[in-house]
Amino acid sequence: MNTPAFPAVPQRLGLYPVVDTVGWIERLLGAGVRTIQLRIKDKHDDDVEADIVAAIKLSQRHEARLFINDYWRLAIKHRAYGVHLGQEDMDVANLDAIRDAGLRLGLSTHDNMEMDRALAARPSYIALGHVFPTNTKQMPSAPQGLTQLAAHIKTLGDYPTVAIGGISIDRVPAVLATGVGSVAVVSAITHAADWRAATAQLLELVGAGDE
Ligand SMILES: Cc1ncc(COP(=O)(O)OP(=O)(O)O)c(N)n1
Ligand SMILES: Cc1nc(C(=O)O)sc1CCOP(=O)(O)O
Ligand SMILES: [Mg+2]
Repeated sequence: MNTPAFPAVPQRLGLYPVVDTVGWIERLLGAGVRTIQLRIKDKHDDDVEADIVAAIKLSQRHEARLFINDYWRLAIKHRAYGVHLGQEDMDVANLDAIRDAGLRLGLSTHDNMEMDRALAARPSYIALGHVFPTNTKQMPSAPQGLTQLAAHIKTLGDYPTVAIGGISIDRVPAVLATGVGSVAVVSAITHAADWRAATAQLLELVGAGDE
């Protein structure tokens, strides 16, 4: 039997900040961000549940698309917009349960093999990383660079795509020129001297995503 597809997301998810606190979620939704991820690493479900509930409530109030990284059971339990998972997570997460609950799914990829594996699961979007060197996360692979990113975007056609990894404001125009539908950033916002100005500039360049 064919694998059923996950629910669709807009083809262009726009600016996509990836943040680790409810405070950042609140600030960025207030600043006009409409696609966002809560990425809290390596905690027990019990220790993150309250934050996940609070983040989901904020996203609903702002009519925003909130993806929960890693904690797929809590995302289902509290009806988040979506879940973001990595390749290793795919081995342990119950993808059928995520799909049956109506949640969208984003999957990380870093090369052709991971892309094929991700596409077989028919996720809502494919994330492609890391485009440039990043200090935010230790990466086992080399950065894929703009040429490889552009080739992947071409292969994926109309599939919703997200670029991530080392994307600073000055690199955004070149990233967008590949045709990618969304730009995910951590440090370009959270380490900016003026996060409001950085977010406004990024929203101007990337947009908040399609409705
Ligand atoms: C939009 C987006 N793309 C990639 C990632 C990385 O996810 P993952 O491979 O699960 O690694 P961790 O973020 O869990 O360290 C992401 N979070 N978001
Ligand atoms: C969380 C994450 N995942 C990546 C991937 O390639 O899968 S790169 C990354 C960190 C992105 O942070 P920054 O915007 O500060 O470089
Ligand atoms: Mg993960």
